Amino acid sequence: MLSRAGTSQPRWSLGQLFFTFSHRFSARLNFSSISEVKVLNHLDDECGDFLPWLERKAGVQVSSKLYIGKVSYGRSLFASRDIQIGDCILRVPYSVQISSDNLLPKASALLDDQVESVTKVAIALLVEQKLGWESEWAHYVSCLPQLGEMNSTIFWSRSELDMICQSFVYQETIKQKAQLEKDFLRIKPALEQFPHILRRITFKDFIHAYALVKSRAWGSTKGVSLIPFADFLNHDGVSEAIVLNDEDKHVSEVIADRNYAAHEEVLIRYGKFSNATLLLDFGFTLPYNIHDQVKVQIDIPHHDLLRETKLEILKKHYLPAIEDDNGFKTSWDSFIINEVCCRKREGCATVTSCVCSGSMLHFSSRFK
Ligand SMILES: C[S@@+](CC[C@H](N)C(=O)[O-])C[C@H]1O[C@@H](n2cnc3c(N)ncnc32)[C@H](O)[C@@H]1O
Repeated sequence: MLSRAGTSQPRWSLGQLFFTFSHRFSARLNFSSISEVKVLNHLDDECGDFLPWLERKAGVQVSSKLYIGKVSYGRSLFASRDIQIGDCILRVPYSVQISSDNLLPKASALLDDQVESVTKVAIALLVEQKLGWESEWAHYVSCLPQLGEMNSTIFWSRSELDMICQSFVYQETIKQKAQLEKDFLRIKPALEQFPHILRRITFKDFIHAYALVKSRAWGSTKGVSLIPFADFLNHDGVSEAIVLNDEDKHVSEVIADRNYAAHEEVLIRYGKFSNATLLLDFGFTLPYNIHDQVKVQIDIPHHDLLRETKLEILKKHYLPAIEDDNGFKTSWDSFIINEVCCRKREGCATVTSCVCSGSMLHFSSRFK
């Protein structure tokens, strides 16, 4: 999920993977370098009436500065004219956002407390998808990526996943899939109460809706919300622009963090996400990701004669668990390396610095 949106008022409101890959795999894996992205840039005909529709629904102007276009990785927002740093480029009222409040009250009552917010919004979206053109959200739903266009790792085939089986992303993907299967069984009885809308709902339908929400909803005080139009913005890890929530005015907005010339692609930062998180939740990675990090799990085999001593040292040096933007948690047998990679614009130097705590270095030297 995208980070919790920031507040426009002073109140709160939202590894690099090293593996080889086949030709097919490289097509599936969306390696993205903002400077190398192919901007198709033409107006997106299929979504041409999307903004006027949203503004009619909201009863206010949402943006006079952006239009929907296409890049090699789907839809994107472009400057319709010159934008100055500090300009508000879009403002989406809460009334045209989709949250768990949009769930049919009868369906909501049937879902227990264990059903997480993302799943509830996914069900609300599923209902709208199944209603087709009868849905009041049809203009929005029809512009969302289809199942075959989703690249988050839960959609990878067995053989594709095998290629990353040594990684944290692999473990998380397997965990996420198992959890989704459980969630689907948990919510199915509630869905079956609405056979006229949700007939023949499959697990694939469910994970499609779930992945859409996970890759394009922001956290807020009331859980998570899909923010139509803002969710066509793509990610740049170094951008300072984020989605802000104004809880008094009940709007989400984005302020430009730099000047843009007309027809330039406008990017924001979803969060300070590592490549592992980007791949897991969004289906792409960045080649030079300043927020990249790797979780290293220390596996001490049972036959290791020094097992007890090593366990003792690990526990002694264990740092309190902290959860970051990536949801990475340390535990006594793991640590996180933040890797900062950047390529100088002039010349071709690559600066890589690994930052890890003294105790972690101590571990690695002891375990050599
Ligand atoms: C919030 S949506 C952005 C709009 C999306 N491109 C579309 O076509 O609707 C997030 C998705 O956009 C794509 N995306 C966003 N930023 C990207 C980037 N820098 N490189 C590659 N894909 C990106 C990924 O597929 C991601 O899951």
